[in-house]
Amino acid sequence: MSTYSAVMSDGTPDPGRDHPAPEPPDAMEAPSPPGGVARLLQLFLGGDRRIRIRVGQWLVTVPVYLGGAAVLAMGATYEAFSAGLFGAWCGYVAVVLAGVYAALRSGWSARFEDASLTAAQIVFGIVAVDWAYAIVGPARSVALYPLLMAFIYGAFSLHWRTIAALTGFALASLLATIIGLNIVGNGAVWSFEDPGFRLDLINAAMVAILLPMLSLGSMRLSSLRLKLRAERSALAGALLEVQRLATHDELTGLANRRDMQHRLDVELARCERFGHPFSIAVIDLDHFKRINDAHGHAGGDEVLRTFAGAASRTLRATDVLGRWGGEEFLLLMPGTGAAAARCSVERVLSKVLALPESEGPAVSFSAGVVEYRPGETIDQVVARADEAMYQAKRAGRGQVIQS
Ligand SMILES: Nc1nc2c(ncn2[C@@H]2O[C@H](COP(=O)(O)OP(=O)(O)OP(=O)(O)O)[C@@H](O)[C@H]2O)c(=O)[nH]1
Repeated sequence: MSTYSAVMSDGTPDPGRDHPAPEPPDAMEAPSPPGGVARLLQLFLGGDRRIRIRVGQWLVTVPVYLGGAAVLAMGATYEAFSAGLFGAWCGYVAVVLAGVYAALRSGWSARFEDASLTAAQIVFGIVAVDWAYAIVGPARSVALYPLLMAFIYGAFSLHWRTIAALTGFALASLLATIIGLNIVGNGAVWSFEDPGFRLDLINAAMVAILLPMLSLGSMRLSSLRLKLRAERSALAGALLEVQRLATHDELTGLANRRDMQHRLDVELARCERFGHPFSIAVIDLDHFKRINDAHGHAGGDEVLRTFAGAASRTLRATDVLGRWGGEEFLLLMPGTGAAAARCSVERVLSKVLALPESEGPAVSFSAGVVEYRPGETIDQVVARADEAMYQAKRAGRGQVIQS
């Protein structure tokens, strides 16, 4: 009887997750070579963590089948039914156990959403229960116990719809078994006087009441689990969004002032530690007020976005352009001396000046470029770049001044 199924960490695909969580370090994959028993265990369970979990869950069903076999063996010993029937049941269970093990251990089951084959194992288990019920004779009530266990464990991994379908299958197949049993084994007496028929009726009634109740509990647990998963995924998404908002400028998508401050601090520390040069540029769009006045605030916003896109495409991947405020931008150029930095900014200026009319209103900028001098604070470097940018404005705008 299949009584154990996947829990949330069973390695089945998690629809709530965009990216699978990193797998924890694995004791079985530790570098030290495993001993004899450990090697056998590894051979049996597999090296892959997910496969090991699935095979481990399958393993829990084995004692339940063995227990069922023991009860049936007792019945066969006391000749309640033939050894042939018992042998056939054992053969079915052996084939099911071996087949499921092979499917899990080989990784073949991973192609299914229910990679632990939980639902399939429960169906096989229901068939085993019905079969045992049909052959075990007067003690047949005992055969029904594992049925309840299957549905408890199913709750940990199955969708409530699957649990509902399995409940329907379990009830229908038990009813069919009881009807068949009374036709074949009892000559279709259908009399309350008959103790066998009474027992079947009681069993059918008990299962018909208990199983749906139990399944309702399982379904509730399952829907709670799905809700929890959806909430966890929404929370992770919200966290990502908060992180993005905290470091990015909404309008242009560039790094925001806070993120630029942080990057400047990091670059300064790196420069002091390794002695790499770095330069910055303060870039201010020219006569931006006029653009706003002529094209409206939305038109001005579009110009800011166009500038950000054109500049980002022109710069090196290691350069970081951020929005410093309003129509002012700050460019961080790690590992770049003043002369090369100035060339980069002039390249951006040429690109911006050459933007086609279709990209929006024409725009230029004035920029001040400086290289970090050891011992300076970030505020001091930015102030020097600011001063150079104002020089460029005073000199007629649309130019880059290196200081
Ligand atoms: N559309 C839009 N305009 C902005 C934004 N932030 C600041 N501005 C405008 O940018 C303009 C900046 O004007 P000023 O500081 O006078 O500078 P300017 O017109 O660019 O002139 P110079 O810098 O001297 O060349 C102001 O009109 C601001 O309202 C924004 O996010 N969107």
